[in-house]
Amino acid sequence: MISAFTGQQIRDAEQPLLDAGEGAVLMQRAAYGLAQAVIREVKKRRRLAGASVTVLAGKGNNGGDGLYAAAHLARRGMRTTAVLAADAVHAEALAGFKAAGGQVLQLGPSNAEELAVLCAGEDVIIDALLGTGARGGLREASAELVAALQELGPRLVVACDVPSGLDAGTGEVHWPVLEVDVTVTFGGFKAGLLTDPGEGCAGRVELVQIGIESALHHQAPELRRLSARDLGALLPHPVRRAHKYSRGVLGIVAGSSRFAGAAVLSVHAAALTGVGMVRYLGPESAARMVLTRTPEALWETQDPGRVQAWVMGPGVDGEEQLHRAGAASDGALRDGLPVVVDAGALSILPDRCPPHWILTPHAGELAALLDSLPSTGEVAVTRADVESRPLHFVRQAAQQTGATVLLKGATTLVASPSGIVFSQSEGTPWMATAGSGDVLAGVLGALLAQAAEEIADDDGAYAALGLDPEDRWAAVAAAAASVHARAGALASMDFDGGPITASAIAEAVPRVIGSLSAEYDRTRP
Ligand SMILES: NC(=O)C1=CN([C@@H]2O[C@H](COP(=O)(O)OP(=O)(O)OC[C@H]3O[C@@H](n4cnc5c(N)ncnc54)[C@H](O)[C@@H]3O)[C@@H](O)[C@H]2O)[C@@H](O)CC1
Ligand SMILES: Nc1ncnc2c1ncn2[C@@H]1O[C@H](COP(=O)(O)OP(=O)(O)O)[C@@H](O)[C@H]1O
Ligand SMILES: [K+]
Repeated sequence: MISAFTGQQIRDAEQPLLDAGEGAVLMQRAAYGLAQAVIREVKKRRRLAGASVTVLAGKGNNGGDGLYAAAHLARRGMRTTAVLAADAVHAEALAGFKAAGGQVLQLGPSNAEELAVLCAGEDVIIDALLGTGARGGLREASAELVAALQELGPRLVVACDVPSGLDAGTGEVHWPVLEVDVTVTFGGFKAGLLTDPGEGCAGRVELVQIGIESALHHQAPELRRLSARDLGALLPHPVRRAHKYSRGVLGIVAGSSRFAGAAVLSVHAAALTGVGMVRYLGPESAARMVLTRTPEALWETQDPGRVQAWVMGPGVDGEEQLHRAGAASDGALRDGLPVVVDAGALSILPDRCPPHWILTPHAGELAALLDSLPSTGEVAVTRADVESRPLHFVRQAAQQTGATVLLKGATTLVASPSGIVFSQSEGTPWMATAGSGDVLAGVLGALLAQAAEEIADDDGAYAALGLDPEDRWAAVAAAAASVHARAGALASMDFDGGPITASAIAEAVPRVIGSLSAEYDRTRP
């Protein structure tokens, strides 16, 4: 599992080493790691000797890292320039940079545009304006320079620790921000690099160890991300004595005469995620289509038999289906069953949900949900609010509803009511297509129906993540988001990175589960 931290947590972990006079050593390690990453990137594109690099250096230690890194690059034969964004920058680092033969330019009130043009012609830019010590975004000439440079389109940008203007703890972004190709981050992942909008500016993130990692183990991560290995351990491993009832039965209330496709997609996706059986509840017109695509499913016209989990909401519209969802929801509350509440069913939540209920809104639905809660306050939350502060709002929704909340997006966040948050981002923008969310609901429902025993097992794979039982539901939801995203990426790769349908995402799910499990079995000690 990848753990990510706030800027303050990273600084707290650094503090004992700074107190012991090790600050310069930490900075040298960071700078060396940054320089190595720049060298790797440049070499992918051209010969290193003679390539040009400009470091944009701010007044703090982030600028210091950038200047020391540029000094390394000068010694490797690159043509190096530093644009100083403050009158006083890190003095030793600047001296080191000059001694290595670097050229220095001063950013002032009147030369931002001119310097932007110069930077745009460089082979690589290092963004070392602001790091974890930033308060707010770039100001004045620095903001002007970055806005102009972004407009011109630099060839290659590498961020030092974080893209400047990004809040390291929350991922909230103060524009302008230079969109970077690679972020080289030090000591530990910053939470702001694993949640949008920050993740969308950060490019590929590389972690450089600087010697504070053991101190970080004592901190509770701000964000967690499941790795392929974690998924391999968490995903169901059917045993020889399994039968269809022991493998998990999932009830699905989805679709309507108007939105029958949502039922087809969620049922089919659930079946492809390896659940023992799917019981479908909905109108005959939708049921016919469901059974045509997935003859394995059962259409329940009366009270359904026992299930281990429910999905309710995809494509649900109108009195009749809302009534079925309401009845299923009452039964699930009574029996303590896990439930995926999606789309149409988000409007019929009980006053307080348990953590094993997983709400799956996109940003617009989350804004509407928060507005419907009595405790949210006077000012309406909009979709744009959620998009600019997803981490804040997903946590708020989980706390206020009591449910686990999965907020869909390019990066999907899952918050447990306790405050623990997972972030997964393995998909492709081609997944922003109608029906993609219905597939996710089916995948998640199927994993919930299969995970019940494993979640309760204190020696099981979920407990091994170090999570309290109430937070393990968030891990199942994160696993589902990751499987869904990986399936989308894999389906797109089948077409050389081309477009995909929601159906294609579902069809790729068995291959994702198969390869994750096989890789896990192959490398297990
Ligand atoms: N603490 C350490 O020993 C280490 C720190 N490291 C680097 O140091 C960085 C943190 O350094 P700092 O704490 O100096 O912080 P920054 O380098 O982020 O800079 C903060 C400085 O800029 C000013 N400032 C804050 N917000 C501003 C804004 N919006 N516009 C203009 N100026 C602003 C502050 O007054 C402060 O002087 C990390 O991101 C990392 O790159 C690494 O070298 C590893 C070791
Ligand atoms: N830009 C993107 N990159 C990757 N995945 C995305 C992107 N946009 C949306 N997704 C994913 O696609 C799915 C869309 O779900 P949703 O908005 O409910 O669509 P629908 O209601 O049409 O099914 C979610 O799982 C979401 O995480
Ligand atoms: K930076």
